[in-house]
Amino acid sequence: MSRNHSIAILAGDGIGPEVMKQAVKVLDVACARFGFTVEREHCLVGGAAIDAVGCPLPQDTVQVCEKADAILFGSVGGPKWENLPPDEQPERGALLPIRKHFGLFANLRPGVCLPALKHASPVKNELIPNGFDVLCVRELTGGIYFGQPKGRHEENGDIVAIDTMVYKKSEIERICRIAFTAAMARDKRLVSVDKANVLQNSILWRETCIEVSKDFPEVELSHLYVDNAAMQLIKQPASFDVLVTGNLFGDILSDEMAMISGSLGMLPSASLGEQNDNGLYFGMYEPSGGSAPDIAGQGIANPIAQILSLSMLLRYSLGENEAADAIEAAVNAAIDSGLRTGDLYTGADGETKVSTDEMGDAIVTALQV
Ligand SMILES: NC(=O)C1=CN([C@@H]2O[C@H](COP(=O)(O)OP(=O)(O)OC[C@H]3O[C@@H](n4cnc5c(N)ncnc54)[C@H](O)[C@@H]3O)[C@@H](O)[C@H]2O)C=CC1
Ligand SMILES: CC(C)CC(=O)C(=O)O
Ligand SMILES: [Mg+2]
Repeated sequence: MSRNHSIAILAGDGIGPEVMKQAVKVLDVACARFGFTVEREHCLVGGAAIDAVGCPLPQDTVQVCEKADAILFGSVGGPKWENLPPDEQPERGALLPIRKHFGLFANLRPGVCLPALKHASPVKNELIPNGFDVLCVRELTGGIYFGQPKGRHEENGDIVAIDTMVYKKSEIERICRIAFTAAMARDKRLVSVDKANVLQNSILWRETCIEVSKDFPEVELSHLYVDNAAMQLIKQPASFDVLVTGNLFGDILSDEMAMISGSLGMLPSASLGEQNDNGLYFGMYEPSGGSAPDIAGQGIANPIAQILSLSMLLRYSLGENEAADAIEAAVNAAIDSGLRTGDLYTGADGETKVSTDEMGDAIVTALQV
């Protein structure tokens, strides 16, 4: 298999370019150490693209992504663009269309609280005696974010807003298969999250998940309503192994999982399509959080979610597993040495508060060893 790869880099808005700079430094070192090449093309996306060329997803960007092996994405959006018509905003005009265009239906979000970060987690440490390690498998190209009709209109002097939640059985089945397969490689426990006491979508979701479970008899399947799941994640975080859920619920629960892990700045993600013949995927890799306008431009954002997203890209799209493992080890080493960006810093003994750049440099140094 060729070890000359190519990726599209879409840094986007807010902290996107700041944390992307760190991931690119890490990529340079990974290439040198493990003897492969990654051609990179930087493209406009989101608010940055609106400002430069007037639209959030320029055709040039799509074309570069189509030719690449994978997309490394930062984040898009921010107050500057939130009064544009919804379809022209960075999120609905770029991020969601990229996910749909490339058929990236499987969003993997590994929430892991590293042992050294246990006290940065807002949950009581006795609830995560052996840490927190949960994989959220979120359906990404269906559900209420994409269903039609969508919009607003006037009716009898009032204003009506409509979003439609639609799931086809085939869409539920394929994401459940991904989740069961992931569970087989882990602790073989899967919780499916829905709202089957209210929603037709969720009734179909639950039925389908049970059908798929017949092909994975070793996996212990259970079901939670989403409100209870949000509560149980806080009450007994260590009881979870893999979660599978729809687009909206996965969006919300994965932020909660990130916080249990210590910070939203720790949670990477892979958005994958179908597996190709060589066992790899075309995918887009991005932090689970957004553009964090409240801290953008200050050089204090945590770059780890972006760097771990790069590691997922190397593993799932390029097959560079050794480099992916080494990046994860380098992140752990930087955290073990006590370095903390502001979001993780608690003031405990042995912690040193560092900038985005300093955290990136520490991970680069650990990777060079
Ligand atoms: N994939 C994407 O591009 C996403 C974009 N967004 C967009 O981002 C913008 C801001 O959204 P918010 O709701 O504020 O969510 P957000 O995820 O950007 O920020 C939520 C909180 O987490 C913190 N945070 C996030 N990432 C961090 C990091 N790496 N290091 C340290 N702290 C971090 C932020 O400072 C903020 O306090 C909006 O325009 C939203 O639509 C939101 C989520 C995903
Ligand atoms: C525009 C949103 C759907 C992005 C988001 O919050 C996410 O994917 O987690
Ligand atoms: Mg989200």
